[in-house]
This record gives sequence, structure tokens and C-alpha cells, in this order.
Amino acid sequence: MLVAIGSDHGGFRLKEDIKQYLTEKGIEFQDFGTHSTVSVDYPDISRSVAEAVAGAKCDRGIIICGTGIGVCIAANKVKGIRAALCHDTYSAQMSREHNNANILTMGERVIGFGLARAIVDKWLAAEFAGGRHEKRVCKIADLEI
Ligand SMILES: O=C(CO)[C@H](O)[C@H](O)[C@H](O)COP(=O)(O)O
Repeated sequence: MLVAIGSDHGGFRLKEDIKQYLTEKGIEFQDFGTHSTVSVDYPDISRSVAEAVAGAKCDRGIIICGTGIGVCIAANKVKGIRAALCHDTYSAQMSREHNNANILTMGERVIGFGLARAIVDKWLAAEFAGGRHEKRVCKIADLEI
């Protein structure tokens, strides 16, 4: 699995920690920036990660900002993206099983690094359950112009 990962300045430190975690777990990733805590605009990073996932250059994406909200809103503007903001492991698992989320977003200013690692763990391990959820996810796609 190849994970696209990115953050703005508000999520930079957590992004670096998650990269370390992915390395420890032997999961490949591509870093779409940012590369420091210098202020940047989160929609630019979000777009790069979302386009990599939507274009099938990467299998899944993780984007981090201060709250996880801005990057989630931006990513969901890209066709084919189902980004989910998750700050607990149950939501992370459900976002995969029920919503087939292909991008996970989190906020560095909201949760601790240990919980963030646990969320990433659950989210990467969980699979889409299909069944009754299939037609619901298709109806989300129908909303895309
Ligand atoms: O977009 C956000 C909120 O939805 C992110 O949390 C950003 O990281 C935040 O807005 C950046 O704020 P800053 O005051 O410019 O550091």
C-alpha cells in the first residue's frame, strides 16, 4: 500500500510523527509537504494529496492540519475523494467499513500523537464492508458534478 501524506504548518509535527510510525510499520508513503512549520495554505496541500489518491497514484491519503477540518473540506471537493475527519478509533474504523473513506484527516491541535497513531492503525487496517453500504457510497458519487 502506498499512502499519500501531507499537512499544513499546523499539522507538520504530527505528520512527521505519522511518517515515522508508517516507516516502523513498513508502510510506504509519499510526502506531499509541507516541510516545515512556516505558514502555508492548507487547500494547496489537500489538493495535492487528494489528486494523488483520486488519480490512483496512491492508494490512500492522510492529511493533517490544526483541526483536520480545513483539509477535509478541501479534499472532499476533489472528485472521487471521500475524506473523513476522525479523532477516535471507532470513527476511523467506521469511515472505512461504512463510507469507504480514501482519505483520513486529523488535527494536530486537537489530539495527542499516541491517539493519532492508534487512529492511523485502525484506519489502515479496516476494509470497506460493501453490502448495504455499497449503494449509499454510490449515492455519494451521484452528488458529484
Ligand atoms: O484549516 C484549518 C482549520 O480548519 C487548520 O486547522 C489550519 O491549520 C489553521 O486554520 C491554520 O491556522 P493558523 O492560525 O494560520 O496557524
